[in-house]
Amino acid sequence: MSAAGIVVAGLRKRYGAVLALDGMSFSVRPGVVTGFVGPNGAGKSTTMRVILGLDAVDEGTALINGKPYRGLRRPLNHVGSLLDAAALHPGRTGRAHLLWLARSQGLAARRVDHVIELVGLASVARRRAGGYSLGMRQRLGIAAALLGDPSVVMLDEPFNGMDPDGIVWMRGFLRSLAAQGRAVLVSSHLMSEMQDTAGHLVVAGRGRAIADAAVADLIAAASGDRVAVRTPAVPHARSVLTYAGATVASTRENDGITVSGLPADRIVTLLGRSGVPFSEVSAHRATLEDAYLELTREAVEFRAVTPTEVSR
Ligand SMILES: Nc1ncnc2c1ncn2[C@@H]1O[C@H](COP(=O)(O)OP(=O)(O)OP(=O)(O)O)[C@@H](O)[C@H]1O
Repeated sequence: MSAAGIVVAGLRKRYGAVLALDGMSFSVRPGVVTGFVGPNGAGKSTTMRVILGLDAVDEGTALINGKPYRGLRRPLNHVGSLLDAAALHPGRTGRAHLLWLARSQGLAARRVDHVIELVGLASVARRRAGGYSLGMRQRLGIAAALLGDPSVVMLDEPFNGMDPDGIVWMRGFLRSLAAQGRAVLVSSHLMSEMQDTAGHLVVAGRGRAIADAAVADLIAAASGDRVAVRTPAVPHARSVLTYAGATVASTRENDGITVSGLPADRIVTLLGRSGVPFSEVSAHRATLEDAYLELTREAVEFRAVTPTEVSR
């Protein structure tokens, strides 16, 4: 396997009584946005801090481009990260903040204006960062992460505080970073953003990766093979489809059935060929949120009791 990107293997970390990481393992490949999701307390931020060498682990390894963070020569040319967008000097302008970072980290100052352009902050770069909105701080944090032109980018909750225009920009921006061949790890609680942005998803739960798969595969698995059919001739449709090997279930509507075992296009062909009228044949498509809720049902640290549980 190629060493490029991030590889974490068997991370274990205990804070007193809390086992924050319990065998966390996954890899983040170049060229793909990998979403890092999971309930509160699942261990996402701890994992990111461990990858950056900010936290020590009890067991396991975290490698960036094949080396632990501390073993990287010029680490900021390998990995750029944004863990906390609030961490900046409020009295400095955005540009001065980046210049200060570049100088103190030994990075080329000529990159500063380039990254300001990249994140769309040119018009406000000479304003004090203390007056920036959270969305602008996120952009400034991402500019800082890109100063060293790293091949690995790691962002904790970058959609936080972004307005709708900012969210659209962020989705495209993350995808473009991956398209340039970078390995991109992005944590988020927003499944709709992950569905549109990430190609791959690592789902954390109770300190380990409980799923590690392509977003398309997770959605396909949660969608099942159910197809909804609406027809005024339910008995006829039922016999045609059952004969072809499908399993047919009734729905609450008189003119509806749910079919499994046959793809939607085959159902359309079979019904058409047999002269069965129908007004709708649609494959059920789950959202990433459906898939996520199913996967994490057992791993949620704090869960509200439902009204039926209260009344018991
Ligand atoms: N410095 C610390 N001291 C004590 N416990 C900690 C510390 N950092 C994290 N933890 C605990 O470790 C567990 C994992 O926390 P972590 O912040 O990594 O989760 P997370 O997945 O990032 O959560 P969130 O989605 O809320 O950001 C939690 O139970 C948390 O309370």
